[in-house]
Amino acid sequence: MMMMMGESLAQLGSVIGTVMFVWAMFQQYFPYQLQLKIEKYGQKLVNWVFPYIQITFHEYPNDGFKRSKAYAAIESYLGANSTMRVKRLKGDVVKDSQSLVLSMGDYEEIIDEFEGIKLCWVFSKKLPNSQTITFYPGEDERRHYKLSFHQRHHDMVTGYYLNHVLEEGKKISIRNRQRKLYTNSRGENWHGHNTMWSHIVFEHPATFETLAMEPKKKQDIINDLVTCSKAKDYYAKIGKACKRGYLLYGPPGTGKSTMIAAMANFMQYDVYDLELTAVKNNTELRKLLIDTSSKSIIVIEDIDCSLDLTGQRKEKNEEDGKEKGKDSVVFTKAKANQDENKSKKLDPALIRRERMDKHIELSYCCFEAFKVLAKNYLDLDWNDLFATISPLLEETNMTPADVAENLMPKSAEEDADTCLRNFIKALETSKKEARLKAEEEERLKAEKEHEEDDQNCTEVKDKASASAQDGNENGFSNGDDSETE
Ligand SMILES: Nc1ncnc2c1ncn2[C@@H]1O[C@H](COP(=O)(O)OP(=O)(O)OP(=O)(O)O)[C@@H](O)[C@H]1O
Ligand SMILES: [Mg+2]
Repeated sequence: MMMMMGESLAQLGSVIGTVMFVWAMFQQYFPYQLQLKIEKYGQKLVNWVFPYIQITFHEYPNDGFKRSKAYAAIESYLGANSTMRVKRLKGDVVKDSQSLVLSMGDYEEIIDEFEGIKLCWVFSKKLPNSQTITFYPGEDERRHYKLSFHQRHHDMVTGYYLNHVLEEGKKISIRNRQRKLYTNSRGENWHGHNTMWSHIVFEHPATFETLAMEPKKKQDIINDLVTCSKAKDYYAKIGKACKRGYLLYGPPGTGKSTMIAAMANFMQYDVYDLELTAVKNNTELRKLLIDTSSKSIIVIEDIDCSLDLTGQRKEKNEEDGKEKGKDSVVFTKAKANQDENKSKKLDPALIRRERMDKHIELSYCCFEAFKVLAKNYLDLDWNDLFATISPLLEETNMTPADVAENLMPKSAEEDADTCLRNFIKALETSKKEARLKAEEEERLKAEKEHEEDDQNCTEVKDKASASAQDGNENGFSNGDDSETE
């Protein structure tokens, strides 16, 4: 501020000096140019007295009913940037019922810095003059933000800074918004009409950091999601919705639902749990899909079961023997089926395996996945007992859900070592059970094979004696191979 004042004084001195010089030298010779100069320096003088430009952003511009998007973005931007620098804050919005979102207090001032320049924002409001009741929300309290900046930054502010504020503000609003978990399976609403989607607040704590799976596989998925979100502009240009289809498969308790929640939290998307069995036909499915928000993950759980129930023939096309659990499909902003009304039943084409961009297998807990769970549940990065656990995990089929259950301390007295020792016992028991089961299966198989052999033997004998009898009765020879084969 001192610097600015010094600069301005020097400027004033030079302005006055110049005016006097001009006045003396050119008054008689160039009267017209003189007028121009006076005008120019007059303006300079005014600018020196108040060299600032002000821009006002009203919440309801033009007395309209629609809240200004720019105002909302500025509110989020300043809310996030003001908390460190402003003394009076308002904590009026509750995010996810857990945390407060803070914003600037009334008539509070905040100085923002952008690429070395200082910009001043003031929040203020005007109360209505009369006590009239109005339907317009803007009438209650006319709120606005006023931005002031030095005129020499005019181009920078209008060219870059305001765009920066709007874009950042939008991002912050998305981060702060309450995300929702929608479902179409709740039946009827209180009007007696079929509801489309009903929702609750989505509050799943899962993140990719706490998701236990092979690190490389996990990183692949994160990269794919990032690529998809970055390609947004490209898709907007070609007029298409950017979407991805994932087929998640694996035994129960391996983290399919947890992964969907981690994806939703990572992308800041809403989740739509689509219950296919509650959808009557393609038209209804199309309506449901159109009624989803643009930032959404649509989940179809157990697609194999769903298709069975809607009367479609199940295509069993198991890629490998491991696939036995439920399947889930996730796709962000799915495309509605175009061939509506053609069929009374759902078209499985929408969720065909080949439509999916990625097939992700979630499997039994490997050592890498265990390390994530040990960190989540016991806050351990390493423990000597890990060396015992690693080979045991390879020899057993324990799901991450079971591992998590075993790792969790059962009482306040149990420390990490005790929990790990209990887990080792559980792994050994599981290994023993698996061995006994395998032996039992082997025994049953052998018994069955034995029985079958016995049966075949008896059948051959029966046939042989029968044909011998036939041969005796009909005069055919015993050597007729085709009969006994
Ligand atoms: N990979 C994992 N990472 C972290 N936690 C997991 C993982 N898998 C399972 N869990 C834990 O086990 C619980 C059950 O897992 P989840 O519901 O994600 O399994 P699922 O594969 O969806 O099972 P289902 O096939 O029965 O729907 C979760 O709440 C979580 O605590
Ligand atoms: Mg699940």
